[in-house]
Amino acid sequence: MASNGEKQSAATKAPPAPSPLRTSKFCQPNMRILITGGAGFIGSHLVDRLMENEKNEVIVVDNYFTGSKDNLRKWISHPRFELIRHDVTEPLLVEVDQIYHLACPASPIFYKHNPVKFLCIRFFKFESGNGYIDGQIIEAQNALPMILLTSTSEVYGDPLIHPQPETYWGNVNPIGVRSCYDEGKRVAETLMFDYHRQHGIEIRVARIFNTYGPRMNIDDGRVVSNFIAQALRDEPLTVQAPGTQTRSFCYVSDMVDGLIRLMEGEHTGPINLGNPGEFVEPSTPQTGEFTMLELAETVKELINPDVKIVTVENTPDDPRQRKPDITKAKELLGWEPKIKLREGLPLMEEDFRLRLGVPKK
Ligand SMILES: NC(=O)c1ccc[n+]([C@@H]2O[C@H](COP(=O)([O-])OP(=O)(O)OC[C@H]3O[C@@H](n4cnc5c(N)ncnc54)[C@H](O)[C@@H]3O)[C@@H](O)[C@H]2O)c1
Ligand SMILES: O=C(O)[C@H]1O[C@H](OP(=O)(O)OP(=O)(O)OC[C@H]2O[C@@H](n3ccc(=O)[nH]c3=O)[C@H](O)[C@@H]2O)[C@H](O)[C@@H](O)[C@@H]1O
Repeated sequence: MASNGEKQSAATKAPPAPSPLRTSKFCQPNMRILITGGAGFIGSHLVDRLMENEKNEVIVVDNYFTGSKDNLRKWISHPRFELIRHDVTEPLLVEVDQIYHLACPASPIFYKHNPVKFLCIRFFKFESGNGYIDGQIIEAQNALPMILLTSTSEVYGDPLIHPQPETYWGNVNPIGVRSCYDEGKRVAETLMFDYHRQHGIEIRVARIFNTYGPRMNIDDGRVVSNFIAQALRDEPLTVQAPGTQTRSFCYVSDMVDGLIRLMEGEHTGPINLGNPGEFVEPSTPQTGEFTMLELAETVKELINPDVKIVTVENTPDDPRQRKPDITKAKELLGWEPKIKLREGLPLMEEDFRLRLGVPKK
């Protein structure tokens, strides 16, 4: 086991020097992209999209706490792809051009499991990254990697402004059971902007609103995966009380498109990425913001009309309403989601049926 001294020196050691071939006259260097948490739900879809570009080399770092190698099966042993089992709370020296930082347990049932460690993941990662982007390495390298943080709509807490624009500072309980997630991401945002101001690091901050799609963990605990798995297993859909709380759901391919546009664009953010449903014609009753009861009814109608809906106890500090204001993403990134909930749910159903071994009747 490495001693504290060894860990310290690993954290402050320079990453390997770039190969001289990268700057040679005849070499067209690839973009080398690191994705932390790339074996997870959003991360693995991001890998798929980035690997489509033959100029990209993708490195994934993941400790498989909630992610799985299975999500990256098709890329293992591809010459432009590398997978490293590693916990991001420990230092890692790599030479890359861009970092998408997704590593972090995202579902409440997982982050409430070990809140102290998980609070640390969200901000100590930057401290361990300190040796990587600070001090002599700034001197040593011309181009520092650009870092994109996947923050969250949870920074708005239980919002008192609706829908939520990026200018809203939020309403977060600092000592509650969700605080390790909400406050951790808020501190992570603070550190990103302090690194930017103090060290000139190029940063991007995405505030992601509830995203769903294939490859979510079947027993993830989040609402869309819970309802689809329950509907397929003929188990009652568990609506947590009161059921009138709202969320806006974004399909994962739209989210990945937004993340890449943010990274490639010129704006640090924070920028909301989510699906307020504004593309829906005014005559359609669907708005893009759903109560959990409405979501349960939609899943029941589309997947299993015989399934029961039950109300169960909720956990403290559950936000009562949430819907993104995406004016900034539209104007600055030319981004808006395309997939409606009723189109996305069947795509996720198909994936869950395959994984649960429940064929369509
Ligand atoms: N899905 C959403 O609705 C949503 C909303 C807002 C923000 N986000 C953020 O997006 C990111 C990805 O979320 P997701 O839904 O894909 O979750 P996920 O749980 O599927 O993915 C997280 C990945 O990070 C890995 N990981 C966790 N701790 C790690 C550690 N210490 N070292 C290395 N790897 C570690 C996990 O194994 C997993 O592969 C997270 O940062 C999450 O907070 C997600
Ligand atoms: O989008 C976000 O910013 C955040 O969204 C989620 O947090 P949350 O909105 O609480 O997501 P869920 O756990 O899916 O819960 C959504 C709603 O569904 C309800 N729910 C959940 C599970 C369930 O079985 N039934 C049910 O009614 C919850 O009470 C809550 O009101 C994710 O857990 C975070 O990773 C993410 O950062």
